[in-house]
Amino acid sequence: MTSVRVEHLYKIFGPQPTEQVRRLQAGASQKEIRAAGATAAVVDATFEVAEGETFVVMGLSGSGKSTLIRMLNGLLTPTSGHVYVDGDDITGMSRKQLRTMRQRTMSMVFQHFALFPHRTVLENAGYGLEVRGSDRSEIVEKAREALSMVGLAGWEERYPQQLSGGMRQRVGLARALAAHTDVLLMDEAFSALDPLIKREMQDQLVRLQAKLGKTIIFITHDLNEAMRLGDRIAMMRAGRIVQIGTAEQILNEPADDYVAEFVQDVDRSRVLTAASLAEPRPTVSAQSRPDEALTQLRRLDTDLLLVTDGDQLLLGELSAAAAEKAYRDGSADIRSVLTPVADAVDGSTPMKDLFVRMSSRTAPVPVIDQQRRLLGVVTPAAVFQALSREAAAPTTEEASDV
Ligand SMILES: Nc1ncnc2c1ncn2[C@@H]1O[C@H](COP(=O)(O)OP(=O)(O)OP(=O)(O)O)[C@@H](O)[C@H]1O
Repeated sequence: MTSVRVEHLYKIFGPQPTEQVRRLQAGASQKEIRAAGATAAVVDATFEVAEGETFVVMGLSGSGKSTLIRMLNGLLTPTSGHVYVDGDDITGMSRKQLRTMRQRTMSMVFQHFALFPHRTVLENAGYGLEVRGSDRSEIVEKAREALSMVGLAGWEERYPQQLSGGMRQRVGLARALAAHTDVLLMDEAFSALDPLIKREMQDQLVRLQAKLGKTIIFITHDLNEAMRLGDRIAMMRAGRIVQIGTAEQILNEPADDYVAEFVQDVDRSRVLTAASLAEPRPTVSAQSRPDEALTQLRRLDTDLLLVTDGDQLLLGELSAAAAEKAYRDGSADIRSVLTPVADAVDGSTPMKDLFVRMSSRTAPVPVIDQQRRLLGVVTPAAVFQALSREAAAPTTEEASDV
């Protein structure tokens, strides 16, 4: 798999670009650069995208997102700085090397699909493989496989104009997937779609990504989309990256007023997760003797305790009756009397989904991470409270009326 690293990257359009970089480094403002007739589209961008990560670059129109992504695959040459793909500096590569790198390592999905109208869906999906020189049977096999992954099996012989906008974008995605590159660059890939289809595509991408584990760099100006898709989000403003963080960090600790203003409209219930609502709870160790466990149950005045091993792995639940049985049986520890926890929730579960699960419950639910380590418990009351806080929060328009 492949990671992407960017170091002090600049792109200046207009006269004397290198001189403008030097001036920016010496503290010149965007305004001063503009006065010299140049545009500083990307200014000192530094970040690393890990293998298998979905990294979203987010910013308003003109903030430099497209320029940045085009430097990542060598479609644009940086004025200064470096882009490393899998450790190789692509800024020194020839056009031919860059073309090979794009074909083998990085696929791009565009906003306006970029499909060929006179090619069938299958031929469009196989295009990347065709330019790479793959043989016909491999092209057909991989294109079919990718089309089926995006839900377009059966549409292979149609033409783009016979498809809806959402389906065309699925073909664009299938073309990128068929090329089997480790990195996917997606430039406003879902922005032209209507909201419902856009949501469907986002969900599909999240599902596919869970299976494929690609390194995805996704550009958007839609913060809800950024929050839904990104493991991390880079916020861009006037060419600079002003903050990089998880959705929760961006939301809860905005780096400046610009980010704070941006996030005030976001649908927090999509972003707040079970992990952020988890409250600590006392547990009992699976190695405890039955009498120790009984003492702990009595001390905490409860009939039920969660049981973990030394690494906080959630192993099960222990009831008072089960602890008494283990005590009577003379068991060395409580392991033989544990009952499995059927309904633990994953820490990444968004609050809205949690609300649906919790609405029929009164008891707290354990929250676990991907390794099944216990993060705490979430109570129905905490979910309802968090949701009602959301409902009470004013929208930007309401706030600016006050
Ligand atoms: N080829 C070019 N020549 C001159 N200026 C350019 C060129 N390409 C982009 N720019 C300028 O660079 C800045 C960043 O543009 P860019 O397209 O990267 O922003 P963006 O965030 O992707 O915006 P959008 O979402 O509207 O595409 C803008 O001021 C733009 O006008």
